Amino acid sequence: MSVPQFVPHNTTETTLPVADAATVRREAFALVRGDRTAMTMVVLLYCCAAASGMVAPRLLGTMINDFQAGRPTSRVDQLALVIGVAAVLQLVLNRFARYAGQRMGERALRRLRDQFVARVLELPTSLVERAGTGDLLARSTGDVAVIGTTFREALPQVLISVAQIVFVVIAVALLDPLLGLVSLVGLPVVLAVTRWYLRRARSAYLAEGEANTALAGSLAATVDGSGTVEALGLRDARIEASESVAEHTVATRLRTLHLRNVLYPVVDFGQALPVALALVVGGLLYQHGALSLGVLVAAALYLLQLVAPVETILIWVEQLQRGGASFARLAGVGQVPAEPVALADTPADDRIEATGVHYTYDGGRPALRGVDLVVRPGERLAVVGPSGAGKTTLARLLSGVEAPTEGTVTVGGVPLVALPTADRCRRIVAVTQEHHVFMGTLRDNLTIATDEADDEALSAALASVGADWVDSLPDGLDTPVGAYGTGLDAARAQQLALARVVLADPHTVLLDEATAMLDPRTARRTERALAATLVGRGVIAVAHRLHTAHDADRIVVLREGRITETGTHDELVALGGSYAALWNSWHG
Ligand SMILES: Nc1ncnc2c1ncn2[C@@H]1O[C@H](COP(=O)(O)OP(=O)(O)OP(=O)(O)O)[C@@H](O)[C@H]1O
Repeated sequence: MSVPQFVPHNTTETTLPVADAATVRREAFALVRGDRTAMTMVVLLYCCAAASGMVAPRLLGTMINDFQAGRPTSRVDQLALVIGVAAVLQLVLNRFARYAGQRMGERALRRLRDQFVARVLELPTSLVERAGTGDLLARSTGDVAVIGTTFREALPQVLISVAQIVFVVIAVALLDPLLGLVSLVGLPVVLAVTRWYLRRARSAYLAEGEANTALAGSLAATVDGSGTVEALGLRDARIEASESVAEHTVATRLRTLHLRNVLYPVVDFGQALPVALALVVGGLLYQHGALSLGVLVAAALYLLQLVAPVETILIWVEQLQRGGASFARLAGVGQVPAEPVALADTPADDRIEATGVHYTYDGGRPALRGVDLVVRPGERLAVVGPSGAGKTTLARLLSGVEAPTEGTVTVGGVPLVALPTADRCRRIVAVTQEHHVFMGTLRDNLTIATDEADDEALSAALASVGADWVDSLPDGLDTPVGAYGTGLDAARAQQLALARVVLADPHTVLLDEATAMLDPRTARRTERALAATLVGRGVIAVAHRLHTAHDADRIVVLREGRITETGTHDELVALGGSYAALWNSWHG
C-alpha cells in the first residue's frame, strides 16, 4: 500500500487561533452546501459508476451457472458484451464524476480562499503584528495548498470509494443475505482502528507540522544571523538550540509513524477477513446445495472489490486529516473577534488624550507607567527619551494600533480602539519606514487610501510630495508597479506612501523612524516630501534626532515609561533637566 507524500504544515507558534472540530465540520458543510446542485450531481455520478461496477461479477456468476446448466453459448456472448459495456460505462462515469468533483472542489476552494482573505483583512492590526506574517502566509499558502489537494484529490477519491463499498455490500446481500452479513465482518475492525487513528492523528499531524516549522525557523534564524553567531561565538549555543528542535521534530514524526504502523496492518486484516470467511461459509453452503457455484464466485469477486476502495480511503485518510487540520487553521482566523464595525460615538473633535495609560508587553516589564498626555488639534508634538523609554509604545497607543493595558486613549472623547480601523485611519495615520508598493497600477496604490479621489486629486497628491517622476512613467497613473511592474526605489516608494497619507487626509500624523534608516540622499528627498505631507496636520513625532524636537510646538520627555518633562524646546533647555542634558550633548 502506498502512502501519499507528506506535505508539511507550515505552522508556527502563533497567537492566531485554530478552530475546533465542531467548527470545522460546520464550516465544511456550509462550504459544500454553497454548491448543492453540483454536490448532488457528483454523488449521483459516483453512485452510477459504482453501480456499473456491480454488473461484471454478477454476470460472471450467471455465466458459470449457465455453463453448469449446459445452456447455449450464444447467451455467454451476450453476457460478455454486457460486461464489456458496463466496464466502459463505469470508466466513463468515473471519469465524469471525478471531473465534476474536481470542479466542485475548485469552486469550494475559491470560496474558502475569498472568505479567508476577507477574514484576514478584518483582523486587528495588533494581532497580525503579534502573529507575524509567517503564520498568516503559512495559512494562506501551505494550508490552502493542502486543502486544495484535499478537495481536488482526496475527497473525490474517498467519495467514489465509499460509494463502491456501499454498492458491494448491497450487491452481496442481494446475492445471499448471509454472505451479505459476512461481508460486513471486517467493517468493525476497520472502523475501530480508523477511529483510533483519526482521534490521534489530528493533534499528531498538527504537532508534526509545528515542529517542522520550528525547525525551519530555527535553521533560518541561524543562517540569517550567521554574522552575529560568528561574531559573538554563539556557534555551540545555536547548534544546541537546533538539535533540541530537531529532536522534538523527530519525536513528532515517530509519533505519526507509529499511528500509521498500527493502522495499516489492522486494516489489511480487516480486508482479508470477509473474503476468507465468505469462501468458508459460501463453500459450506455450496456443499449443502444452499448456494450455486455462480453465486459463490460472484460474491467472492464482489468482496475482492472491497480491497481497492478501502485502500484508497486509507491512502487519502491522511490527506483528509491534513486537510482537516489546515481547514481548522483557516477557519481559526474567523474566530478572532472582529474589530468594531460600527461607530459607537463620533469623535467630537481632533483632540487626542491619553489618561492613566499603562502598557506591558506579554511577560515583560511595564513599558509605560501612568502616562497622561493631551495632544491638541494641529499641535506638533515631539516625543524624546533614551532607548527603551517607551517612545514607540506610546506612539503605537496614540495611533490606536494597540490598546493600553490600563487607562484610555481617546480621540474627540471616543476610545481609539473602539473605532473601526478604516475610520481610525482616516483620523490618525502612522508613517513608518515601511513603504510597501502593492502589485497593481500606480492608481491602485493610491486609491487604497480613498476611493473617492479622481485622477486630478491623485496627481495633486503626488505633486504635493514632489513625485514629479510620475510624469516620465510610460502610462502615467496606469503604470503597473510592485512585484511585476516598474520598480520604485526607496525614496519613490516612500513618496507614494506619503501621497496616500495626503489622500487619506488624517488630522494627525504619527512619525516613528520614518526616515531614520534611509541613506542621507534618500532621507533628504523623503523629508521634503514629508514636510509637504504634514502641512496643516497635527504631528506626533518620535524624535530620534533632536532637531525634530527643536522644531516642535511641544516636547515630552519619556524615561522608563513615564513623562518626566514637558514644554517647548526653550523651556526645557532653560529647565536644565534631562532634555537640556541631551540637547547640550547632541548640540555639542
Ligand atoms: N514587542 C515587544 N515585546 C516585549 N517587550 C517590548 C516589545 N517592544 C518593546 N518592548 C520593551 O518595552 C520597552 C519600551 O520599548 P519602546 O520600543 O517603546 O522604547 P523606545 O523608547 O521606542 O526605544 P527605542 O528608541 O530604542 O526604539 C523596552 O523595555 C522594550 O524592551
